[in-house]
Amino acid sequence: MEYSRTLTLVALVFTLFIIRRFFGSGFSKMASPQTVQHVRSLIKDNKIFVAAKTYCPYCNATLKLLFQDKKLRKDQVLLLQLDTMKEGSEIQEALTEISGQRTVPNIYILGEHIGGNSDLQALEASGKLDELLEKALA
Ligand SMILES: N[C@@H](CCC(=O)N[C@@H](CS)C(=O)NCC(=O)O)C(=O)O
Repeated sequence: MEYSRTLTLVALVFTLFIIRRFFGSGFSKMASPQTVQHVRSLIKDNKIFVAAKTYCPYCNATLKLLFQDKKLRKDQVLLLQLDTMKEGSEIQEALTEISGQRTVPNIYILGEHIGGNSDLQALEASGKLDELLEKALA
């Protein structure tokens, strides 16, 4: 009797662990259609769009490339620091729905999804970033 009660308890704790491990923080609520539409408009209406988080090293590498190396001005880029915004996580959900990419930075140039920092750096290494930025800022 004692044994089976212990076994039930262990099974319960294990089940809770599995639920938490696989669904706990991974559960993401869908963004509302209005937010998805709003984010689509931001991407369309801004030649360079970057969603980032202030503590993210990949984001900081992207911002360094754009603002320091490429000398873009702040007003030439729509930069959303999602962790400083009340609606930041919903915007991140919307971006995931739109681009299939959950991580930040999430970069668009002229409405085209570039990807994350590694994709932007690869574009720079291939010599194609300057051309794209020139087109965007023309
Ligand atoms: N390979 C990606 C790595 C990006 C990445 O891992 N970003 C982290 C933050 S530093 C992230 O988005 N984590 C999930 C989250 O913050 O929701 C890139 O080059 O952009």
